[in-house]
Amino acid sequence: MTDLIRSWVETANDPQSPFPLNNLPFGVFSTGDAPRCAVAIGESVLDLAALQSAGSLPDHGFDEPALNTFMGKGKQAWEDVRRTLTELLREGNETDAVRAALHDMSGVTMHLPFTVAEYTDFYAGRQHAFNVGSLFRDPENALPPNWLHIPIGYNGRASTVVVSGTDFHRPMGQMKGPQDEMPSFGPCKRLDIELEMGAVVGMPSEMGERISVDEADDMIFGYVLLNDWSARDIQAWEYQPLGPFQAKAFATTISPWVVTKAALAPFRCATPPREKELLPHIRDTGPMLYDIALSVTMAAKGGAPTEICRTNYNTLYYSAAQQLAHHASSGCAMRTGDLLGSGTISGPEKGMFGSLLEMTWGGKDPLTLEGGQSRTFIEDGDTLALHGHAQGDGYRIGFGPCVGTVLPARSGEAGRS
Ligand SMILES: O=C(O)/C=C/C(=O)CC(=O)CC(=O)O
Ligand SMILES: [Ca+2]
Ligand SMILES: [Mg+2]
Repeated sequence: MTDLIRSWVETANDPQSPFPLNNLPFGVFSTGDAPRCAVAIGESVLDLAALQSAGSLPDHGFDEPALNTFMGKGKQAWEDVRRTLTELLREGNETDAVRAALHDMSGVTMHLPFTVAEYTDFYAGRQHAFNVGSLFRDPENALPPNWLHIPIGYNGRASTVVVSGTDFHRPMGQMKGPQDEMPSFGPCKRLDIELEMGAVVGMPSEMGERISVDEADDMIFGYVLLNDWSARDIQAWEYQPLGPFQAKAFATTISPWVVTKAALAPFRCATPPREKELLPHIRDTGPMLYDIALSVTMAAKGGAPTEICRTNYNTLYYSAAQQLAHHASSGCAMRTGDLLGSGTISGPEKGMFGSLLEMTWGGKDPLTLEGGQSRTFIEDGDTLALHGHAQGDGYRIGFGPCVGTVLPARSGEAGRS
């Protein structure tokens, strides 16, 4: 395990800081002016557009309002920039020019860090797949027969991926309960979260080109926290036979900082033993999951947050590299800025489940929040937050917040005016 790399930015040396020099996650920020690229360091953001125009960094489009140009440059460019920034910020190397490019994090606005090309959501949590199969279908055959052979996924919507802190209205939709004669259209009543990690594709692949698991791993630029907000009543009615559609198309929240694969390298770990041997195109070639502690908090309007889940990214059955290799296996082109949701990360025990559907077992077993309010699903005004970090020896690699507050449904007549 590597040690803390000390920085002249003092707040980066605090063992509790999510953003020590070992991390250097990339994001997009503004201070009332044009959004541009940055890295987080301690309690500051470092303006990479300023360093680029001063000639301290090559032109990788850091003056643009998205990381896509830099992400598309590939592994060598990512490594070179990381090495340069590490030296510029290392203890003893302070300069006026770099100090002038620092902004206090509390005073900046964070934006979506990259333009999301396409969004695919997988289903790699064995316990989640088992739980949802039990609740939605048949407890006797909860795990679908294909599940141990391929990373199952569906194509989601890039258009409604938002950065942490973006509030949204409760979705409207069509639903039909088992006792109802006819479906009805109205505000979702079973609004839920899904605790996931998102893998961000940096290097693209061509249509018709197949990629190995190792090549797929090299294409991944980094990881974010991801909340795949889900409308369970809409989902239960619409999802067969083609999968989730409107139930997951209204909002997907990601954390503002993309944590690079390089920062996470000391925390790599293996997928669990294979229950069925995988076919060669997605077979494991090395440790490609990560030991990342994850938790979820829920707060009623004006109330204190209550921790409702604690789990780890290392409980997944498939890595993002396996999912990406599988995604391209038919000849599907992958693009810079593609976002791959891991699937809901539910650990093997209660208290480790990554959705309210599972925590409350279909709404039968309510949770009690700080202050005494009880919840099955999300109510208007509730704030849900995902948290994640990898714990090193005397430092941690954090992701920043992944938060959203649910506003009341816009339940009037449809129409733009
Ligand atoms: O089993 C189902 O019918 C659906 C489960 C999900 O909610 C799909 C999903 O978003 C995948 C995941 O996050 O693991
Ligand atoms: Ca999901
Ligand atoms: Mg340019």
